[in-house]
Amino acid sequence: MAELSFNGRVVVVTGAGAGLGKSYALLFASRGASVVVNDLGGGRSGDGSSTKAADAVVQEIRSKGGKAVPNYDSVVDGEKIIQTALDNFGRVDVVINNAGILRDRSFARISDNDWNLILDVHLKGAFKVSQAAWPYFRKQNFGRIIVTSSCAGLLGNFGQANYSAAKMALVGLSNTLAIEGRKNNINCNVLVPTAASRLTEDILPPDLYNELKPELIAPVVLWLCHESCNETGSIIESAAGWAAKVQVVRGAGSLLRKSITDIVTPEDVRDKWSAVTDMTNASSPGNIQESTVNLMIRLEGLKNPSNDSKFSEQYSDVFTYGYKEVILYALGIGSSVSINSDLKYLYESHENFSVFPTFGIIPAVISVMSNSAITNAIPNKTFDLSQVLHGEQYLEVLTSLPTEGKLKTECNVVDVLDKGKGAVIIVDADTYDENGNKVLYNQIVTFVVGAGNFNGKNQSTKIKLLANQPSRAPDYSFVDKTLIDQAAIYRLSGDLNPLHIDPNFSILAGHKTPILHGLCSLGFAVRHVLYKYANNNPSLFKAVKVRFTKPVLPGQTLKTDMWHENTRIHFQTSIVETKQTVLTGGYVELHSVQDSTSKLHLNRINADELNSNIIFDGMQDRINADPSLIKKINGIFVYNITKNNKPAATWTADLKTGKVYKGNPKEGIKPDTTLIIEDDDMVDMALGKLNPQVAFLKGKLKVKGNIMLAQKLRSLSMETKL
Ligand SMILES: CCCCCCC[C@@H](O)CC(=O)SCCNC(=O)CCNC(=O)[C@H](O)C(C)(C)COP(=O)(O)OP(=O)(O)OC[C@H]1O[C@@H](n2cnc3c(N)ncnc32)[C@H](O)[C@@H]1OP(=O)(O)O
Repeated sequence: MAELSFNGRVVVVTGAGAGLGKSYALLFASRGASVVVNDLGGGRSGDGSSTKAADAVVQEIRSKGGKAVPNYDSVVDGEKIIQTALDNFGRVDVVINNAGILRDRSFARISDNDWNLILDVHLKGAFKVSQAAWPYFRKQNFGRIIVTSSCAGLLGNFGQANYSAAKMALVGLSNTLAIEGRKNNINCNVLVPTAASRLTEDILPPDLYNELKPELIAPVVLWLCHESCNETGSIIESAAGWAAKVQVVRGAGSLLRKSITDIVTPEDVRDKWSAVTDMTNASSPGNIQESTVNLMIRLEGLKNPSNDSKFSEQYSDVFTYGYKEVILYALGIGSSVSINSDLKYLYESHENFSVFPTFGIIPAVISVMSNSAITNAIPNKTFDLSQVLHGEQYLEVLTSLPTEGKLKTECNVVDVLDKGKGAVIIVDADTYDENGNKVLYNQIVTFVVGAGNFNGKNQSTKIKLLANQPSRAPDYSFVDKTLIDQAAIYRLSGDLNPLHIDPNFSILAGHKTPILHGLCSLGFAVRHVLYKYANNNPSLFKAVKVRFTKPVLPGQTLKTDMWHENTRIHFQTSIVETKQTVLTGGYVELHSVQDSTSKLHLNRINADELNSNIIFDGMQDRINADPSLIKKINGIFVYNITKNNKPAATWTADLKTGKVYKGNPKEGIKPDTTLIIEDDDMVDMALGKLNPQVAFLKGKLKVKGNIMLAQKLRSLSMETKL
């Protein structure tokens, strides 16, 4: 690999007359940088001044053929130091805030002067020099800043209250500069060196002091300042040829009250103290947003005690359900009374009241979310709900579920995969009924964003495989619009993750708006498959597998493409509005296929929708419809089509029977003129691929595509049949 070069770069090193600063200056110069060697030349307490120290270093650099100029200003006059760089070299690329002095006193004896001087040199000095360079960094879209902290700041040290305060303040300064500089390629890091220098010569034991050569730390600084290093906002500790990243960590903590309406008493704090201070699952919030997410998760848990986000105790392995849970779930996945055959999932007194088969995922998910083995599954990493995305799902229904019952689920992490940008956790969940019979098998695959790179394996033999879809065009497609409130309904079935409802939380988790539950989209797709290939009969369902490839937003329209291969129906689902594929590699395994090709269902039509969304243009036969002519008469939609501005025909959709006729109900419907809509054409028209057109075939009125319906399919659910 090429040597790290600083040719053409201009580096300002403060306090470069001796010790670490000198070491940095020499190494930068040896790698081609032009160096401003700043040193006030004072004593280690900040008294006096001299040009000697800086001059000597400049001399040494020049004698080796390097480029350097001295500067003798105090760091609190930062602009003068930067001006020296500009005057001599025309630019500035790197600022190393290294200058420092000591005024060690026990806390009781620190004078105002001791305090101010230390804060001035360390903190204000770093502020002034860095701020003077900042506009140049921004303009050239490059800059590197190092601030120098100390273990005395991170950990405290007797007799150094002023110095410790300044050193820790520098960490805060660096953290924020890293954030503000990010968009201009300005990196800022904290160095925590332990080196032999005049600040440490009488503090460190002699044996150790001799090993702590500044030259062993300077390479760390050079790397952090190189254009190829992306590290920013970090604290790097280095000494004696060793370096490590240091982080501020936070324990998992504990709620101090049970609900949002409770107050917190000192006794509550006392009683929870061991949990508050338990650092077993400590993690480092990467930024203030992550930290806030954690708080919001806690708050969410308080608002609804059944929703403690860290998948807490409130979730349970035992799942008791009745008709309300069954119906709520069906509503959550878009079952509708507008589809006659869906009524059995929605009405507890229906003669065939049934559980929609994918309801069988719910006990497993609730159990998995409560299982700490899963939240602790990734070695040395903890994560929170904002990182968790549902990745894949497999469900096998071994015995159809009754409409009420009590189920017990056992779940196990069977593999954890390292995918670099994320970790994949594979969990098997077996669900048993009250007699101990296994009724469901689920495999839940979770993608944990940002939790990879733990040197784990990349593939698993235990994961249920996705299917390869046939390469031919789909045999059938079903278009279905989700409600804007879809996630709000679905979550009530048990997955109360705020990602799906809370706009602030979703932004913090990296999404512009709340996203739909993967399992909700899965429910939609399985519904589509059952309508077409199982006559909507839940007992024909055996298993489903799918991958969630992209998030879906509530309100988007889903199109499920299906391929029939024996008892396996392959499917893939995309978003009509964006054309993005969201469910891939999917299949539903059926006990047997019942291809239902005899009915036309129109769902969720209403007059307002019809009136507001119809746009006709570019049609072959210049057939136009006037939306204002759409009327609802006796529960039946009637719409007129005009040709060349003259009434051409009246079409009628009877939502009860799902039939569409030519004719006005007032004048009497003529059933012999049934409108026929070809499945494929309908879908194509819904997607805007095909211009609506009317065709008369084989002597009887057969309409290939209906203008109104085609246009409306953008926002309607429908099942089309010959
Ligand atoms: C304990 C909790 C229990 C579970 C409960 C879940 C709680 C719910 O509230 C959460 C939800 O419902 S979230 C909503 C549904 N899910 C989604 O919207 C996720 C959509 N998928 C994505 O965005 C991307 O696939 C994404 C971001 C996941 C990955 O995309 P990329 O980063 O672009 O990854 P890519 O480069 O394509 O692939 C990298 C490697 O990862 C594998 N992979 C990709 N997508 C995966 C997925 N969905 N599931 C599993 N593995 C996946 C790839 O195969 C690849 O691996 P390899 O390099 O070995 O080929």
